[in-house]
Amino acid sequence: MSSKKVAIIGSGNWGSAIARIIGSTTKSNPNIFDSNVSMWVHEEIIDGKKLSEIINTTHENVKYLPGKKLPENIFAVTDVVETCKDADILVFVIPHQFVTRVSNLLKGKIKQDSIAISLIKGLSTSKSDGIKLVSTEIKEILNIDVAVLMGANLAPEVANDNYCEATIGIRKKQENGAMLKKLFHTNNFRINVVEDIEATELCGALKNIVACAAGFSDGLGYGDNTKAAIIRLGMMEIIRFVNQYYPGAHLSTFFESCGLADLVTTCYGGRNRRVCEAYVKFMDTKSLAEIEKEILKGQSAQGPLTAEEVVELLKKSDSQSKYPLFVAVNKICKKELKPQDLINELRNHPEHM
Ligand SMILES: NC(=O)C1=CN([C@@H]2O[C@H](COP(=O)(O)OP(=O)(O)OC[C@H]3O[C@@H](n4cnc5c(N)ncnc54)[C@H](O)[C@@H]3O)[C@@H](O)[C@H]2O)C=CC1
Ligand SMILES: O=C(CO)COP(=O)(O)O
Repeated sequence: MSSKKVAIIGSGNWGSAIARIIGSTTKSNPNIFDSNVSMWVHEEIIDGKKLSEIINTTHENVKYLPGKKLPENIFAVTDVVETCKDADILVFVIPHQFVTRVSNLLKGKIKQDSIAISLIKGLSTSKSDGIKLVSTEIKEILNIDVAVLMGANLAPEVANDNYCEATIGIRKKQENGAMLKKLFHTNNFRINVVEDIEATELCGALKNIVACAAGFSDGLGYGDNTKAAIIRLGMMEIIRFVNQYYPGAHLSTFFESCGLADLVTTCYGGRNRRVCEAYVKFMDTKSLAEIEKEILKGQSAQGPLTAEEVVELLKKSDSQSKYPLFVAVNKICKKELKPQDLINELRNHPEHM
């Protein structure tokens, strides 16, 4: 059997950190993987030079993961079809707002028996089809099997090789679970595979909304008890959402790295938290988008957009009252509610009734 070729679609903060892992695992498993890995770079010019060329010569993504070397078997490619055309495993790791466009570029241009794994935390939304899981969107456009990888994985810490865990959600473990585990599992990046794809993915998507609430709370100086309450209520809304829209999830999935662990790490160390903390302080003079641009310098905070998408879905089934935290985050991001009113919205939470 020939070794599997891997393509990484994305080269942002997480894309670059995961490329360090994939570069290493493909090299150390030559019987399973081809060690030449292409990585799609959305081209941009940095100090007069093409980012793709900088990556291929210095082996560093100077914009999105500065100071960390990428393995030399990772090759930056600027054409997404070229990146993926021979690949057996497609690793999707782009901000969720680009997934539909990029998947459509690949339609009919990839190997028919390839598989994908999505590391994207967010939901897919289109005017015609409404809101979907990102994995469903990729599957429907490309007609291939899609697994997900989610977890408590702040990219800079993963790039430092600090010990952490992640969860692979897959339809049936026996299909590609072992191979996908081999692609990501290292001494310091420990993978657990669960047959609960929707809950795994939704934990990753929805925790970004909760992190925004944690950021508002931090910006207001409310301290750790309040943040713990936000984390708990957020967790309960995540579980409620999964049970309402994708019934059949295993309760244990919420205690995997993709669940409680990711919620904790994002509410303390994530970009959504940081952007929303700053928003409380500067919202009178700057928009959320301006603050995101200033703080993240081209990286993306997915929570505000995900809150908007989720609330659209809640409205369709008249379910807003069951999700006060998700709804309040959306309203605060749209300046329909003051951050100071967040706690008022949580005081009569269904969890307290
Ligand atoms: N950064 C982190 O710590 C983690 C991020 N994630 C998730 O991984 C996904 C990707 O995040 P990051 O790699 O951190 O990206 P990022 O937040 O660093 O975003 C920048 C990336 O978006 C690309 N981009 C900008 N405009 C684009 C366009 N028009 N079309 C396509 N791409 C464009 C940029 O080239 C760059 O690669 C997100 O869903 C995020 O939630 C998951 C775990 C950890
Ligand atoms: O998903 C993440 C950590 O697991 C990263 O969260 P942020 O996008 O808020 O930084």
